[in-house]
Amino acid sequence: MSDNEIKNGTSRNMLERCASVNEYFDISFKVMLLGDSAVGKTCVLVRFKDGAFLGGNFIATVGIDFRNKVVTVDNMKVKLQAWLTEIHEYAQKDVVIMLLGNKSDMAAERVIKPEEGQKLAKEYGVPFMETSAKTGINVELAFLAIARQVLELKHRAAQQPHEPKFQIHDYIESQKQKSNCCGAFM
Ligand SMILES: Nc1nc2c(ncn2[C@@H]2O[C@H](COP(=O)(O)OP(=O)(O)OP(=O)(O)O)[C@@H](O)[C@H]2O)c(=O)[nH]1
Repeated sequence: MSDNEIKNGTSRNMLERCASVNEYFDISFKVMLLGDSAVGKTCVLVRFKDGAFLGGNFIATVGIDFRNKVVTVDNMKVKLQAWLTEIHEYAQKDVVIMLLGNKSDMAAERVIKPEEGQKLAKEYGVPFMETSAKTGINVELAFLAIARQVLELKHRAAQQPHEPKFQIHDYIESQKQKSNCCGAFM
């Protein structure tokens, strides 16, 4: 790319879109993982980004951490910037919230039944999913469902009234893999 092209606003924008993750994206959103210490937020993030499990000694996150990943939703490249934070804030109306019960692989140590997770999620009117950073079950799906729902909110204003709306609950139910356990909410 020439200097002239770099000075051009569009090209600079393009450079910014490619620089941080070495992959082009059309739109970018922030995803925040909130939950008690040691529920597995870091591991879910690493599983989503790198497809690996961080086993071994637990080291609590100090401050904040984030990872970027570009996913494809309906031919759109969506950059998800997933933030891990201990700051609990009241979400605005246009924020998509999902309840995850992590460590679903730990069947023997289960303390919370799936129905209890569902009930809590229903109380808050949010979707619920059991995940495992260890096995990877439902981790990618959780982030994809969030990306789809955020895109839906963004496009809703432009939608025709007769156009079917994306239903995050139906999407999750049709895609999710069942597991037998969970012990930690985020
Ligand atoms: N079996 C199992 N262990 C997990 C899973 N996810 C995380 N762990 C373990 O749980 C411990 C805590 O995981 P972290 O991801 O560091 O927890 P965190 O929520 O980020 O903790 P803070 O940094 O204190 O907020 C680590 O020892 C992980 O290896 C999981 O899905 N299954």
